[in-house]
Amino acid sequence: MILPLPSGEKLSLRRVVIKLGTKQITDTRQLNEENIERLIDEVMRLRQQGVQCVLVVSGAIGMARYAMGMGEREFTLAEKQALAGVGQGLLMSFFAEKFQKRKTWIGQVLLTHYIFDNRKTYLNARNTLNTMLEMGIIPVINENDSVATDEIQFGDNDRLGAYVSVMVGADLYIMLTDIDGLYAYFGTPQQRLIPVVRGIQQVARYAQKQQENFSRGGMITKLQAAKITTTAGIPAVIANGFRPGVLEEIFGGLQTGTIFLPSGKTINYRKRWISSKKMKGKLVVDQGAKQALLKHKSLLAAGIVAVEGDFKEGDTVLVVGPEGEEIGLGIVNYESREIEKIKGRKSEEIAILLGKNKVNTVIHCDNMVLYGEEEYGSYSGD
Ligand SMILES: Nc1ncnc2c1ncn2[C@@H]1O[C@H](COP(=O)(O)OP(=O)(O)O)[C@@H](O)[C@H]1O
Ligand SMILES: N[C@@H](CCC(=O)OP(=O)(O)O)C(=O)O
Repeated sequence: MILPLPSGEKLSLRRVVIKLGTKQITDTRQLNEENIERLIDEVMRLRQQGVQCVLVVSGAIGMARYAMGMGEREFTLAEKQALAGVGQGLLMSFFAEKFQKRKTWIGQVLLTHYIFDNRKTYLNARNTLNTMLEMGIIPVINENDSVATDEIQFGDNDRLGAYVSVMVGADLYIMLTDIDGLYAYFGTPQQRLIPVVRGIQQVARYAQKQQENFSRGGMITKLQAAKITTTAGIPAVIANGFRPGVLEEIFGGLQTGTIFLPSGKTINYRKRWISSKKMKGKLVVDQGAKQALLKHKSLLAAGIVAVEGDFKEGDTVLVVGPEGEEIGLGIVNYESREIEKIKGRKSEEIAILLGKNKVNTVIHCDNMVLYGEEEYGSYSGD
């Protein structure tokens, strides 16, 4: 299937990730069964046209509130984790029954940040998803809320879906929600839909957080999600899942929702993994180091001016320039306390300062993902 993009390019669609927000499933007082049936029919039609679909389905907590008749009251985190355990089972049996009627199997995959941080579990999860798709099974993904503590939590499925899109090498990431897309001046008489976004920075100010208790993302996390996928070369769409025919409109190239276009570049598998790891800290670099990084050189201690956070060797950190501008993400060869000691110093001094010999790159260029600057990479190899 070929999708004409507003940029004039044509996108070949073999694999897509579609995220259904909590509000697609329930408002906690009723189940949106008719709408879900319609969306499932649209997914089935995509599959008939040869498009592999991965679903990211929110709503475990909302489903439990609906089923247990708990309505709108506030819950603690521990209570929400308990409710997720109830709702996830209900959610899956609900979807399994709908898909089985259409002679299609779905497979539950519950993920947390921990799975993405660790290269072994990341590759395992990726293999499982790829195998399911090859077997014609539709993966239905949610966060494993019942076990996710702050440390390993995504907290919203917008970003989880984005990381899954990067993991499975999707051609497009679609976030279906209860609104037509991203609005400028949302909630004012001047509000207007933004059809195409070419740089998240220009629209970030329009996003507002969602206040509701059971639907966690709001527009802020949808924009963060779009940044994750577009950095990896994957366009993202926010569209209204209550609009009949919405998937057909998107796949037919008709203007609906908001589409976020990537810089036109894509990144190799290893760098995709790096961009999926949780950031554990921050390095501020000087102008010279910034220029070197943008030319795909490694980061040396001499160019580092400040360290934030407490991180270990092998963790992922955000690298920012002198004005706080985000340059990219990288895996560090030193822990934060070591970088404190060697920042601004020449590589030859490291052994004396730390009392041991280590590689002289703080971040090797192969372990660095630059925002919007990456070269086309091959999709082969890990
Ligand atoms: N700039 C904006 N444009 C559109 N919607 C916005 C904007 N800022 C905040 N929102 C809110 O984001 C909501 C969608 O996010 P959310 O409630 O998390 O949905 P979902 O459960 O589908 O993920 C909309 O209903 C709207 O109230
Ligand atoms: N994982 C949670 C959903 C959290 C979430 O991101 O919700 P939403 O903003 O509606 O996509 C659940 O299943 O209840």
